[in-house]
Amino acid sequence: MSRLGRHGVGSSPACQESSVAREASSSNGFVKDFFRVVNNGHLGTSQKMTKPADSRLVLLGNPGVGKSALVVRFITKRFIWEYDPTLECTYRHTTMVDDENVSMEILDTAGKETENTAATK
Ligand SMILES: Nc1nc2c(ncn2[C@@H]2O[C@H](COP(=O)(O)OP(=O)(O)OP(=O)(O)O)[C@@H](O)[C@H]2O)c(=O)[nH]1
Repeated sequence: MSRLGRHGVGSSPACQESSVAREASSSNGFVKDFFRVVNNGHLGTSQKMTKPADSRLVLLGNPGVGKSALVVRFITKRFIWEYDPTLECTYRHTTMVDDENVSMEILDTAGKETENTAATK
């Protein structure tokens, strides 16, 4: 399977690699692959120049409950069948709400991290 075809997404929505994910991405091919997929190979500094998002959403939950599948489905209208644990990924997306363009930033957190944090409380 080609790298860009991993989730059947060829272009748009922007996905920005978070600093945590950037540090971790060398050990997680999925994160790297997904950034390439959603940025259509144009991961770069231009992402840093975009204005702040109107809304910020954070997905929290145990590992494997479907956080990534939900956000990818929302953004791309496609469903991810395979399971590859997420480290952390920030997606940028713009959609129409009441005839207005609304930009959002969606942080898909690592389920393992949530589980570990909850376990220490
Ligand atoms: N049948 C079914 N499978 C789902 C659904 N949502 C997600 N899955 C599957 O469950 C698995 C885990 O989904 P992910 O979205 O990667 O889960 P996650 O919560 O992001 O997991 P972490 O990255 O470990 O935090 C994948 O194989 C998905 O295809 C659903 O609504 N129905």
